[in-house]
Amino acid sequence: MPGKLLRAPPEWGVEPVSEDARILRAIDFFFLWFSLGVGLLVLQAGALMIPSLTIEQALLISLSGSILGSLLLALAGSIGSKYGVPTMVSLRPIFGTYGSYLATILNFIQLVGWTAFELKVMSDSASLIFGGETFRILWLVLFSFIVLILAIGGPLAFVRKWIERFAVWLVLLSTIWITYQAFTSEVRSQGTGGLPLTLALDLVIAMPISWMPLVSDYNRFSVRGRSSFLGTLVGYTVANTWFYFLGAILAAISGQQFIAASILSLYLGGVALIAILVDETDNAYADVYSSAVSLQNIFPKLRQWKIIVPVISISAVIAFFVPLSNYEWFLLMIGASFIPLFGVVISEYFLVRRSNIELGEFYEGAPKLVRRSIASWFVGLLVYSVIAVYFPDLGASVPSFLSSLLAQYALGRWELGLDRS
Ligand SMILES: O=c1cc[nH]c(=O)[nH]1
Repeated sequence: MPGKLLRAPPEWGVEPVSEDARILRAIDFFFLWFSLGVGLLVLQAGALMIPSLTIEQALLISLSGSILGSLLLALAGSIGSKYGVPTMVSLRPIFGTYGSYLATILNFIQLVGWTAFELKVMSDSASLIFGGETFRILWLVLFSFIVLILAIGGPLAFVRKWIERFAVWLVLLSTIWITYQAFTSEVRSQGTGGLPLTLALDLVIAMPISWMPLVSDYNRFSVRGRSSFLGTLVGYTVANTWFYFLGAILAAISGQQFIAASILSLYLGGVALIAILVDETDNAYADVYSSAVSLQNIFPKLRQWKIIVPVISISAVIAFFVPLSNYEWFLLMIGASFIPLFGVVISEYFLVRRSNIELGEFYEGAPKLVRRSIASWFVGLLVYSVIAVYFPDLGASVPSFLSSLLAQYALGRWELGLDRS
């Protein structure tokens, strides 16, 4: 139709991304994952380490948890980059189609949760700057609308037009300003104890792990199989370390629980906070977009906007009613579900199958259900739960990851051995 003003962007669903859309290079992934790694919710998570840890302990944990978690994130993303498939589809050869549906449902729930927390932290922070409690609902509606526009634009426009041209530079400038002030202020908290280092590590690792079920939804647009790995690893490690540590320092100098209030107490803090809020929208975008891509793993014909609109609406309602104090619990639940899941993925893909999967195994050749993978996932879940309940001081992330990885390796080798005999 001539004169059609609004043209819908192309929609990439469950099929492999075509060659002409595989345009993102390592530097694009650096910007993308740096931008997704920064945010108010990351600062807020960093603040949870204070007052229990000292600043030196907070730095050590932020750095080690970020390196470890980002390495797993980049590894998981390299599967999507190689085959051009989104994350939930990348699970089909490993868990079977029905197994991947189970992961999809869990991921969908976490993404509605993330969208709600993102909308909440943005509207609460904005109402601190302008309008107070009475304006909170207006801010909530405005941010929901901005996220809707971004989500309808699709992932390529989002990376190339929104992040690289605009959002990341704003947030970089404001974060340098906040960091300068934080480092030149007096730290009041000296570490009261009460949070074991291993548990703090769980809190840091949970953040990159929470992106693992989304990673290939973006990394499938990679020019080459390997170009996403380095950009993702470096971009996310830098951002996650910086923001967890900065969140801890801000809490230690201000003594405030809500991170936006800490930023506002700094000189020109309001301006810096506005810049961070602009960049925060990209996290909510990613949550909403991936909720649609994930659900298409089960309902491939469902148009993305039909998922995006209800997800934003439901999340906005949750954001209005649910307090931010549920955030720590939410982070630990994500760790419990997805750390063992990706222990299985890494083990099966890199160790058992040695990166050797045919493209058809993601589609018509996919098994229905791979029982050994579900069993290994369950082993890791059990280990996480037992440690979290009975031995919390041990920290559950690393033991849970290793137990599902080893279980999958042992069961996989055993089955391959049986196949050969
Ligand atoms: O918004 C966010 C933040 C961290 N991880 C997510 O998956 N989404």
